[in-house]
Amino acid sequence: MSGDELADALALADGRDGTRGGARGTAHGGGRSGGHEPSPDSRESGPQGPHGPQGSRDGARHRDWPAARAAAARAGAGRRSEPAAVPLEEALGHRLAAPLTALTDLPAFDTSAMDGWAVSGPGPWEPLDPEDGTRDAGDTAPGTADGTDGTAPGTRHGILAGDDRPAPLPDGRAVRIATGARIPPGTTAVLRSEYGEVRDRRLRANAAPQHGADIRPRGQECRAGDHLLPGGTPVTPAVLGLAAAAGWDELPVVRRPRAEVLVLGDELLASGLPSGGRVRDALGPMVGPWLTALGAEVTATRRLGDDAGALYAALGETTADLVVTTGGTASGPVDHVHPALRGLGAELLVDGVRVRPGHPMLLARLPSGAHLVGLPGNPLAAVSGLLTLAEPLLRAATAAEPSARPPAGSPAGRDTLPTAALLGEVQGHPRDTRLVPVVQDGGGVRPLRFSGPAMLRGIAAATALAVVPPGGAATGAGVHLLRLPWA
Ligand SMILES: Nc1nc2c(c(=O)[nH]1)N[C@H]1C(S)=C(S)[C@@H](COP(=O)(O)OP(=O)(O)OC[C@H]3O[C@@H](n4cnc5c(N)ncnc54)[C@H](O)[C@@H]3O)O[C@H]1N2
Ligand code: MOO
Repeated sequence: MSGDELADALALADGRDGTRGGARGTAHGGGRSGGHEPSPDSRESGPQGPHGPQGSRDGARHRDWPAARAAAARAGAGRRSEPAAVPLEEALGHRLAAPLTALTDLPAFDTSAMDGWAVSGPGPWEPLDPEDGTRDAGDTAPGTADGTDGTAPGTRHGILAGDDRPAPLPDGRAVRIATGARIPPGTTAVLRSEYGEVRDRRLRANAAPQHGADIRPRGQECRAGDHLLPGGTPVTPAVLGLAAAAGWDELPVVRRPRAEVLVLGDELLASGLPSGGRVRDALGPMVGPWLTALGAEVTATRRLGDDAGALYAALGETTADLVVTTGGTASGPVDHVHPALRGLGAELLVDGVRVRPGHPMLLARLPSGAHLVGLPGNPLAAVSGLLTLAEPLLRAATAAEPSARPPAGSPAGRDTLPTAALLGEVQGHPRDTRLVPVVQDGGGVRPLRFSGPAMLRGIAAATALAVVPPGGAATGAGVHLLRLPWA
């Protein structure tokens, strides 16, 4: 037994404890799921599976589901790129390699929250600008903006955002101030322009402002050194804005792995209605965006038909970190994935998984070092492969801290999956894990109809896939959930 196999056996033991406890099914007969009559398709992944209770000829080389996820996580951890500092404008979509700390207090200085007057002490107040109240606040008299007429600097327009170090405000005085401007020392409050009026060289408030009113104190949002976001956070537009406000020019990020999608199958149509025995390609439009949601940078989605040579060439030439194929994983006459991998001398890390749907899924390492996830062609089986193999691989590859890598020889990639109570019984497979589309409903999850391997109708309405252990799960049983990235 190799180190990896031993690790997987340990992970499997953990998975049994973690994913299967208390969820033994009491379902008998009928293949009922969520209280609905099963469709013929859902029986394919029902209690007998397509090969009956004895399992498939491939069963021996197939991995248990937790062990397959652990192997994928290890593969991803091995390809985590070193953190790199990139300019803000290039950081979008990557993950923070370290916690985002504030490089400054925010606000960096006491700031006016409103346009109005900075006032000192109780009113009425005498404006610093002798002409305040004799003209509109926004008036700018040409030639006087710099205060060269003898008025104190900053008094004609008041204090503007961007002005540095305004002079102290003496008790009983007021000065016009703009939103975002620095508060002069001695200020006790900001009086909004609509709350005050200057008459006879006196500023009067129609209601006395409370001490500190409309002043944003320095450090209100954060102090320099505060942790704003944890490492591993995806860099979104809002994160870019926060990072800029907090003083960052470059961000340390773990770059997204580059992924390429190869869609296999001569029967696939890129547009229009199914016709002449051909069907629409449902995976081309789905897999790339799904990988993006899982943290990959998808460089291309290519349809290769059932051309063995084109597949061989594409795998040999790829510059991606991760190649994801769809279809062609089984042993039909035009299922070219295994032969291409053999021909290239690729290493099969996972060759089939004891999971329904999707058991022919596979994970390999190409001679170039790229990983390949082979998704089965049945569309829900492909989703199962995405969440069983691609998700743990990408999560580990984009983890913020190397310490998050599963150490070799340990129960690697052990999941900490959320759990929820099933609001309907789900019949299990005798030996395989089932992944069943469910929708959150109050505190529980309701199994959805149309969950056959060839169907997307259930998953398109789902918020998660429930992990149903071998044997099934009764109503009320707690099951683990694989959340969908957008739910
Ligand atoms: N003798 C056996 N036959 C099959 C087994 C088996 O164990 N023994 N497993 C079945 C299961 S389960 C699955 S899943 C599929 C996996 O097969 P492939 O990965 O080789 O997929 P294909 O044969 O290429 O296609 C299967 C099915 O899916 C449709 N498909 C493929 N790609 C797409 C796409 N992009 N969009 C929409 N539909 C797609 C394809 O037309 C087929 O109907 O093998 C079973 N057979
Ligand atoms: O049932 Mo297959 O497992 O559709 O992948």
